[in-house]
Amino acid sequence: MKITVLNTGGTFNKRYNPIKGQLEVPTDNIALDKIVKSCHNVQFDIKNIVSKDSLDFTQEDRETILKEIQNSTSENIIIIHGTDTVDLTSKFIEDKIQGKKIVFTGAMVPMSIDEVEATMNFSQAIGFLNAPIENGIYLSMHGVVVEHSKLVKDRSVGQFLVKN
Ligand SMILES: NC(=O)C[C@H](N)C(=O)O
Repeated sequence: MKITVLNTGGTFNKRYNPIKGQLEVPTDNIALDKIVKSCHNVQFDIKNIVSKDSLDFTQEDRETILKEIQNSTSENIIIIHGTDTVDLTSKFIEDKIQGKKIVFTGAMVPMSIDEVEATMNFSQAIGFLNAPIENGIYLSMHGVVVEHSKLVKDRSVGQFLVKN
């Protein structure tokens, strides 16, 4: 199976900068490369298109993501995105894309600090794309992959939960 991965930053990718004394979104794919190295039956095409905390996203950043999806020849796309505004980006592209399976994912804890959550969220997106699912826009977080608008970030528990 072939999967295009569009990396747009967020906590998933963050690393500690000891000089500045803070976590930053790097412009590389080190976090992702670490995960995909252990997936031998999937061919990944990874593109780093935006490197930001999603709270800093502009309309232009969302247009960049949309254009990448529209120009991609791949049917299967995973988008690494910050969790704070993944709902806004998925809603923005929702009516503009057809004929593709797109799974957004991210993490609450950086891969550089604890690999478990980021690896699980990303891996379940791969497993989901490998199943006979319908085209659409989905979100993969915390043990669940569903249609994107059905999974919401509950800030009181620091986790994504399925909407009732
Ligand atoms: N967990 C995260 O990704 C939160 C981060 N502020 C972001 O939206 O990029």
